[in-house]
Amino acid sequence: MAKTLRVIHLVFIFVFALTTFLFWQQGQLFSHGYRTSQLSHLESVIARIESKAQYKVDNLRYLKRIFIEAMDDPLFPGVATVPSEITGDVGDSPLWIRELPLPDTLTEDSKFHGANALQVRQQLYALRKIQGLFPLATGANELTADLYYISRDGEFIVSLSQEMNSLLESSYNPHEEQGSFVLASPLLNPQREPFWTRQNIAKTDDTLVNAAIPVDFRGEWIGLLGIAFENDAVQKFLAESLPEDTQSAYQLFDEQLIPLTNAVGSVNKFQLTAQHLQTIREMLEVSSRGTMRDGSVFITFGRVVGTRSVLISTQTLSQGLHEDFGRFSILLIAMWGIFVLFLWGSHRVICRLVRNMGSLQREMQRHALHDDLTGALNRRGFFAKTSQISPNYVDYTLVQLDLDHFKKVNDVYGHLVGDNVLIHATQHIQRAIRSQDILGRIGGEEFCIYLPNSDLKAGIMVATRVKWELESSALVLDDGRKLPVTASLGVASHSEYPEYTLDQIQSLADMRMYTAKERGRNQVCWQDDEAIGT
Ligand SMILES: Nc1nc2c(ncn2[C@@H]2O[C@H](COP(=O)(O)OP(=O)(O)OP(=O)(O)O)[C@@H](O)[C@H]2O)c(=O)[nH]1
Repeated sequence: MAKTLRVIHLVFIFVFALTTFLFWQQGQLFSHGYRTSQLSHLESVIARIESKAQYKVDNLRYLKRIFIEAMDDPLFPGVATVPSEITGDVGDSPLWIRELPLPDTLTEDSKFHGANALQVRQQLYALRKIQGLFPLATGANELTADLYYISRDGEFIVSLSQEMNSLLESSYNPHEEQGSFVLASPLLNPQREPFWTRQNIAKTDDTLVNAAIPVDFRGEWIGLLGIAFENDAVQKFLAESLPEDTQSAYQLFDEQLIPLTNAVGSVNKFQLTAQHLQTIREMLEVSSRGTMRDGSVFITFGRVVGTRSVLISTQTLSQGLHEDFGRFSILLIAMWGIFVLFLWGSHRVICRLVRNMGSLQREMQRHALHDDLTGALNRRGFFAKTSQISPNYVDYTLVQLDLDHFKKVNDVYGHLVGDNVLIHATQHIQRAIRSQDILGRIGGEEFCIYLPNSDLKAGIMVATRVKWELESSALVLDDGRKLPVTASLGVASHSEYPEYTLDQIQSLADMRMYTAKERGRNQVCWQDDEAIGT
């Protein structure tokens, strides 16, 4: 049965392993699909940001061209006018001009006087001419921005809003390493291409995200045309760029992974740590897109090319479960769970059935080979056992034993006492023989003892010990009376007649047992013509 159970265990383990592998494989496909879908969501948002950003940059290029053409205008009066006169309202869109803190190289005197003054006025004149186009860039579209112009020497700044002027002035630093001025220099920007920067606004945590293009006039770098996006505007635009039913939180960072916006979309409680950002930074060095997982939170990230920023989305498990892949995964796990439960249940039922069958079989076997009353082997059990331990039936001795006057016990004390005498006798015979000897109740009150590897002499010793054991331990009845139990024993050995079969040896022992009866009972007989009582 142990073997059957082992086979059943193995079959179930195999089925469990196989199905778990299949479910796992399906899960891997889902996981891959989920990863791809997260990346494609992120990419669609990135594409939207990039297209808007590109549109703004194209506007910048266009304005730069118009501005240079305006600078070239032959109608430029070339007359020095006081800057304050220009600051007055022009049509519906006043141009706000603000003086910037001068770079070290520029003196107050040179600003609006001397050789420099003419060019300053020329720039201001050209700006006034093209100011009607400024709203083109500030744009009444999703990505609100402010167009500005800063003269190269840092004399003035021009934009359509006083607030923007203040912000730009606060973030203006001609020496900042990643600042607009350094990045616009012909040395660092020989192609004179638009570029993106992020400038800190003094005394605040805010930054200005800038797209700027250097302006060269007649081979000389004269200024910087730029569009500035306030954090709020970028954040609003990011929020509007997300799919309507997004289940992820999105946040825009600069190249150093410093946040440009707060998280928008389906905001969750998960916080990106310095460790996460470091890992993302390393992964971005290898690829422009990527995914990673922290426990049950899935993180997707990608570079927003052109704006020098990085978009990161995070999705918690509970958010993921609201998406198709999450629902499928739950279904898959639930199916696997149900299957495992079913498998476990059927394994238990089958094992229990097999065990029950085994114990039933053992019970039946026990019944078939044992005597119910005394628990000793019955005739069939006795011969089965003897043939099992001595298949060739050599070197053995048999003791045939019959209780004395047993009929009288039944008649006088009743069958119940008679049964008790049988049980009592069995226990005492068992006590007197060796563990390798086999006892069988082969008839009503008749027993046979098989002594393997024993000659006649050993048989006589065992039989005598049995006789003594019985006669020295009477059965105590319920009323306290003692009922003596004795037996007559006949001993026959294979060593006497090696050519005899077991049946023949048993008949011989039986005959000697009857001889013992005839000679007065309660004695052992091992010879055919005489008995020796001990
Ligand atoms: N109580 C009880 N009696 C049994 C059982 N099996 C056989 N007997 C009785 O045992 C008795 C055997 O009697 P006999 O064969 O005449 O032998 P005896 O009375 O022991 O006489 P001797 O063998 O000559 O000493 C019969 O009366 C059977 O009914 C049993 O399982 N329980």
